[in-house]
Formats: sequence, structure tokens, C-alpha cells
Amino acid sequence: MSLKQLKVNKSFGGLQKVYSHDSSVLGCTMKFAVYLPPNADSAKLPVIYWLSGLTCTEENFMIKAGAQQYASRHSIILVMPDTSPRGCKIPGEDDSYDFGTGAGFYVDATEEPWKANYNMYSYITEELPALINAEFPADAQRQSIMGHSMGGHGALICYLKNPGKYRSVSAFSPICNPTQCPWGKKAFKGYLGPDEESWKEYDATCLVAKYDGPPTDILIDQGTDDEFLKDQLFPDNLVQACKEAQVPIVLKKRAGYDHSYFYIATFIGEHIEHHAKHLVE
Ligand SMILES: N[C@@H](CCC(=O)N[C@@H](CSC=O)C(=O)NCC(=O)O)C(=O)O
Repeated sequence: MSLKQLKVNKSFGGLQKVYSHDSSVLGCTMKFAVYLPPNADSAKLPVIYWLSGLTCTEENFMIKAGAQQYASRHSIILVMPDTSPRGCKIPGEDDSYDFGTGAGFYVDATEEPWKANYNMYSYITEELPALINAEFPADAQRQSIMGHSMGGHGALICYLKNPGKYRSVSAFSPICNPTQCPWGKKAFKGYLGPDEESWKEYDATCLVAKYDGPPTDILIDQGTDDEFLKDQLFPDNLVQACKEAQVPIVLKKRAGYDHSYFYIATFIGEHIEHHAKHLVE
């Protein structure tokens, strides 16, 4: 799979690395970051996948969240992929911050000219884990997923569409009901076409009604001063849908916090602890 190490830095006794590889489902070269805790050469370890938001690369969470100290403490591998294919030379791919490059929305596109490359759902749930499990000391039976904003939406749909595949899910300020907000409508129309029924397959608030997996608490974190809360995120819609479907969910509201990585860094330790409860036996 042409895995190439680009960077390595020692961090909290472990190694923070960046790799590139050729992705067959995305048809381009992709980068991802991986944090290997101190004991990564002596045992198969659990993994948490982190999905970033709009405009991010594999770098934002790696350098801003301060997650390595908690992953080191709990002996968990962190995997931090990029947020879209890059450099595919699709007309318009770099025209806006919320569609195309940096905005893959974790769907498998069905529309031209995106469908040959914009298959982030398959990349995150299939191709990347296969690579991680083959090349790193990862325990394929112990994986969880979390993310932020567009990546929080990604984490929720990957969890809900694959009962049992991920032991736990959490999200910071996720786009909870993308079929109803401007970011989601733009992305889904572009990647999935005009049939709004097909969009529901990638909307957490719509998917909970069908969820029949383990009844693990979904953990949602939301700052009350988030600049995108009112128009884009709609956490209360997801909570209501979970209540109706009897899917357990915990929504933590954080007074005064915004949408930034300063907020994520404040609470990432709690999220990794939440996942550790499900991953570390
Ligand atoms: N175009 C805006 C919005 C960009 C932005 O805020 N991106 C967030 C994620 S938003 C939802 O997915 C982000 O994580 N940015 C990277 C960072 O390091 O903060 C703008 O540019 O302001």
C-alpha cells in the first residue's frame, strides 16, 4: 500500500508520526497522522479514529488538541486522517471551504464529477482501518471513533451505520442533522444529488431510528457560545431522535465555550477516558 513515513516526533513517551499512502478508494495520495503510545511494540492496542472538521488536514488535531498525553496514559493508538481527497484536479474542488477539498463530509459520492474520488465513508470505515491493522500494532476488535463538527457528523454516522464495529463514539460540536442545515444541504446535494431521501443515509438524526447495535452511550459535547450552534449543528434534534428510538445519548453543554480547538483541548481528556472505558479491558 506504499506507506511512507513523513514525520516522527517523540511525545509523552510515545511517537507522533505522519504517513502518506496511495488510496485506491479515493484515487489519490492521502496523509494521516498516528500516535503510538509507549508500549506499542509489546502488545496489540486499541485504536481511536479522530475525524476533523471543515478546512482541516491530518495536522489540526495532532498539533492543537493535546490528545497525546491521554492516549499515552491509556495506551491507546490515535489515528487522524485527512478530511478529503486532495489534488484530484476536479473542476471547482478548491472553490469553497465547505465543499470539495477539506470538506469530504465522510460520504461516498454518487454524483459526477465527485464519485471517482470523494468516497471518504469507505476510506474511513474500510480502507484506512485495513491499512492501520496491517501496519501498526492495532487490535481490530477494539476500535472507537470521535470527531469535531463535520468530523463529529462523520464519527456519528460511521458508528450508527456499522453496529458493533466501533465500541464507542463521541463528538465535539457535531453537525447532528446535516439534511437540515446549510453546510449539509450544500455538501449532500453536490456529492449525493437532488434526491433528499438518499441524504438520510448519512444523517445521524435520521439514522438513530434504524440503529440496532449495542446500547452504548453516545457522547456529545457542545459549547454554548459556539458560533455555528444555532444555524448548523442542531444537537437537540439528535437528542430528541435518540429519545424516540431509545438510543442512549449524553449531551454535555459547556458554558462559554466556542467551536475552536481551545475548547476541544479543554475536554479531550474526558472523551479519551470515555472511550478507554469501552476499549481497555
Ligand atoms: N470557513 C470558516 C470555518 C472553518 C472552521 O471553523 N473549521 C473548523 C471546523 S468547522 C466544521 O466542520 C475547524 O476545525 N477549523 C480548523 C482549526 O484548526 O480551527 C473559517 O475559515 O472561519
